[in-house]
Amino acid sequence: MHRRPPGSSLTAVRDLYREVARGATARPLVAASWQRSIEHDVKPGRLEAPYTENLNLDSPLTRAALPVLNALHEQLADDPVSTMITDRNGVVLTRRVSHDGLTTRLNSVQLAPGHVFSERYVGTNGIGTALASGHSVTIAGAEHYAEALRAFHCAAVPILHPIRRTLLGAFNLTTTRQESGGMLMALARSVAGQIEAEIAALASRRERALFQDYMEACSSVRPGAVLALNRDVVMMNEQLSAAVTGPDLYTLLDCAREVADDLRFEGTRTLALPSGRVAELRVSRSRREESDAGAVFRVRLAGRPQREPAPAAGGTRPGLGLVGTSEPWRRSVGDAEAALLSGAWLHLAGEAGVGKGTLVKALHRRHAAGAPLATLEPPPSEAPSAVEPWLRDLGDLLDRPSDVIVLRDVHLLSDRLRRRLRDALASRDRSATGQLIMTSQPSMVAPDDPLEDLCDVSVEVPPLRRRPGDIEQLVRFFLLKYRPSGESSCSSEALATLQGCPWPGNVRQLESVIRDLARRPSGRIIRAEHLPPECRVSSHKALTAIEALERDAILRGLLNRNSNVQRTAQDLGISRATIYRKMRRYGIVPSSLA
Ligand SMILES: Nc1ncnc2c1ncn2[C@@H]1O[C@H](COP(=O)(O)OP(=O)(O)OP(=O)(O)O)[C@@H](O)[C@H]1O
Repeated sequence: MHRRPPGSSLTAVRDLYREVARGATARPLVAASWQRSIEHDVKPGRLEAPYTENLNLDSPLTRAALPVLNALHEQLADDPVSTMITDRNGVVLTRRVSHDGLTTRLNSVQLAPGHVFSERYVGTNGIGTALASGHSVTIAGAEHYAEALRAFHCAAVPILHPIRRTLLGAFNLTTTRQESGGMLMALARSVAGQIEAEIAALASRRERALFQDYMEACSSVRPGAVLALNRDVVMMNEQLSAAVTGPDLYTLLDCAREVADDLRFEGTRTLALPSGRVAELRVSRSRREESDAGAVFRVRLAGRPQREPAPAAGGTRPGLGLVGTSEPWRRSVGDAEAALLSGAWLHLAGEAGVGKGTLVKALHRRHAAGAPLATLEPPPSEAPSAVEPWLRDLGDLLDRPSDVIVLRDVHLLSDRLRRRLRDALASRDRSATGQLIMTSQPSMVAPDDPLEDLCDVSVEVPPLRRRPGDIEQLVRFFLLKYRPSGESSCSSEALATLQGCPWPGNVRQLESVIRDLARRPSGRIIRAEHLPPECRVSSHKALTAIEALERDAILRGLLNRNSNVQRTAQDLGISRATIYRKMRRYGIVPSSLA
């Protein structure tokens, strides 16, 4: 983990940390959180919770939580207690408080919707520490890392998906009362439990609705091949499972998932399958009680399977379905392909959104489609209760020699867990073990990383800014994908702007920009002035998701205020010095926005 050299203010914080850690009532969870806050270089004397406007209030978490919060709010009446829901990144999604004094105090410390209260920005606090540790926590008064928060007492409980057990966010109670620690936590746990139960009830209603629509489609007069899915469930009838198998099935499922996620898509999607056949998917949405339960597809197949194309000598093979012909991209595809074919263990490094997952799926489809491909995310926390089952799951997956296992985002594992993993994997008999592919973000894994030695081959997937030559093809590909009628194109000026962008979110970010542009109500040609603010920055620094949100909030603010920095800073509730610092950091030049 990145550590800063000690400075005078840091020394003061360390002293304070020692006090907190050694105090008679100091708790290990709080001490560990202070340690992380120091490592994140959070300044205790300056509270800066970044702000974002784009809150997702239409998620299963918020749909389940809002009625529970509203009912609780009525009961709490004028008590100086505030209730909040955050997403998994610590962004406050919604807050309930009716006590005027408390409202003012919470606003003065930015504990309000849109602000990010992760430990990374704010240091030890109920929300951030619950999310980082995966445990319910109370953070009382001086246990807060930021001085401005030390008048508050918080109890926060992580909220997990009831089936997948992945982290969705947190429920947090904040008060200025001194005495309420145990009671506060009991209440927080009970409310979080109600929210999780409501999420489970919503999921089961959703699954029942999807099943009903699927059965209706299957029992219609001429049913044919039918598929129904949402993020948790896939159902298909016999006609489909007999007619589509192997790579064709994986491609069909990928496309169906994408369509199911695109809530606005209605109608028919035509898809070329790897075998050379064409599938036509007629989509109907499954909706109940105003919410989306998934999608049902009637599938029609046309054409005959063709023979596989012969492998090309070196470089990328045609027919992988990957867009891009630039030299760095082709080299990484070729190297990864050679590694997969030789059965080597592969470390695939690349910034977020460069296409690591897409590349693995394409290669697997082409070369190992008969073998299952399993993907394992890092454990939700490093507590033994999360790590032990995770290691067991990995062991079980590796026990199947014909499988390909993708261990995603190994940079998120602590040094300790990385060493444990290395020891566990190094002792395995490779001939009786599945093929392992690890992915990571390059700047976050040192060359002497313990896991690096385990892999036989290491391939870096280049960031999009290092292959601007691929942008034109990707734009065309995404325009066709999101406007299949093919009536959109990009002016040369807009294309040049896109080619000059830093693309910190890489192909994923380009795809999302083109998707939004393709959905514009009118206009065949995309011109430079149609491009969103994020395409008008010149910094080549890779940003985290939260930083990107912050950057976009600043860009939008500047656009609204005709590039007036002072007024934008006021709108965002940050100082002039802070906005200038952030603009420098994000490469924002206000004159380019005018
Ligand atoms: N060469 C490509 N051709 C077509 N689409 C691509 C290509 N590369 C990436 N994409 C698209 O970009 C998005 C991001 O790609 P992907 O999820 O594979 O990135 P990643 O490197 O695995 O990211 P992360 O590590 O953040 O999960 C996907 O929607 C994918 O479809």
